Amino acid sequence: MSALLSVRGLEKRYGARIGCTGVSFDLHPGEVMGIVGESGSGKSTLLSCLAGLQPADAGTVVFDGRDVLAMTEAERRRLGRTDWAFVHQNPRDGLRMAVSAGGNVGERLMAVGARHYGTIRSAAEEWLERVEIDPARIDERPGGFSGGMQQRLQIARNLVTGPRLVFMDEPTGGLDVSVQARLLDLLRGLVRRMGLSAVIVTHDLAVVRLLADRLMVMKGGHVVETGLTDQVLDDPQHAYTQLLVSSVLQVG
Ligand SMILES: Nc1ncnc2c1ncn2[C@@H]1O[C@H](COP(=O)(O)OP(=O)(O)OP(=O)(O)O)[C@@H](O)[C@H]1O
Repeated sequence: MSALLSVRGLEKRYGARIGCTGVSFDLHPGEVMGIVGESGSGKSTLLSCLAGLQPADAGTVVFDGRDVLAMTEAERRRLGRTDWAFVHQNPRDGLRMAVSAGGNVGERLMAVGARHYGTIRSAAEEWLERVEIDPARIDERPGGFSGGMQQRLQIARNLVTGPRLVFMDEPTGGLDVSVQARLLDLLRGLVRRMGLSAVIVTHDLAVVRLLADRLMVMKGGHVVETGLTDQVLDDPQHAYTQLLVSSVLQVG
């Protein structure tokens, strides 16, 4: 099976400082890749370069045979509205706060060609239910929702079109522990049922344990260890991963 996303020698520098360097991996359809590491290890830099949100300095990112880094801004934006989805840590970065909950979900459907109002509204209702938001609140704006609800709405907005690749940046970050657990459970159900392909950045090993098939451990912008999630977490080879797993390091 050919890779959905193929990354080779990706590098991003901020002046003399390394954001990330020498990152190479293949992501296959239906696979979830977790990226973990302490604060400043380069996780967010890597994710934003992969998703074309900021330009890389070297390397290649190929999605479904297309060179992402060579695309025009318009082509990349189109990809972002259709085949790709991006779940931000802060739901406010991924939602349109002035638009109703139903509008937030429906808008993505319209971007891929849906035109019939009734169909769009019923798809939005169905997705609100799937992410455990009362569909009766479809006409409310997300500003009145709790943090957990906003995050679930952001997930609905991103998944409604059945994207081929989902990027997630700390999807459970910034939420209360009990809310995190529920969201994680919901995400796991969606990932499994939809057979999603995803790249998930997190400092929380519980998130990757539940969601990721494979894991990449980053330190100082470099990938120090990679492998199947259970293998890496149960039998870490690199000293840094051993520290992460034993929770000696405060990650964030
Ligand atoms: N816009 C920027 N300008 C300059 N340096 C940056 C910028 N963004 C990130 N860096 C630097 O690049 C390195 C990697 O940072 P990055 O934010 O990618 O790490 P991270 O693992 O995502 O951390 P966190 O979990 O805190 O978000 C750090 O040394 C950071 O200081």
